[in-house]
Amino acid sequence: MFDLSDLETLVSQRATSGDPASYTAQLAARGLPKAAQKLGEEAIETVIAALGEDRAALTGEAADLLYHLMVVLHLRGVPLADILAELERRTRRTGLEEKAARTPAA
Ligand SMILES: N=c1c2ncn([C@@H]3O[C@H](COP(=O)(O)OP(=O)(O)OP(=O)(O)O)[C@@H](O)[C@H]3O)c2ncn1[C@@H]1O[C@H](COP(=O)(O)O)[C@@H](O)[C@H]1O
Repeated sequence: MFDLSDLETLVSQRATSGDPASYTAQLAARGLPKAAQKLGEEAIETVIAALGEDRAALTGEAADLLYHLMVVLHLRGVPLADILAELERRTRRTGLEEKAARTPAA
């Protein structure tokens, strides 16, 4: 089954392909600010879809969001493995414990 690791590999290959038919290559060539802007747009579109009734629309927007996140991570040189390692580290405590650890004591 296709997973985020496969998407990471695909994005990396297409971003450096130089293929004029590649959206990923075009977006990478426009640079990090443009890719980050697209990521923000897709995040907002995902929020809007999440608040609507259309499950297919949310699925599509979430896919756009994950794709654009992969492009930004590629451009910043942050591997998916680092994100997964951070998520694994967080499994050692609850979300509320994590939140408390981030919030300075008043
Ligand atoms: N998963 C995706 C994917 N998700 C979204 N997108 C593109 O992201 C864009 C987002 O749509 P928007 O309307 O917001 O943006 P736009 O107006 O088309 O583009 P901008 O001018 O704003 O940048 C669309 O053009 C989509 O085609 C993707 N493009 C590529 N992939 C994957 O990457 C692979 C390689 O694609 P290429 O790099 O194009 O070969 C594909 O086979 C897919 O697996």
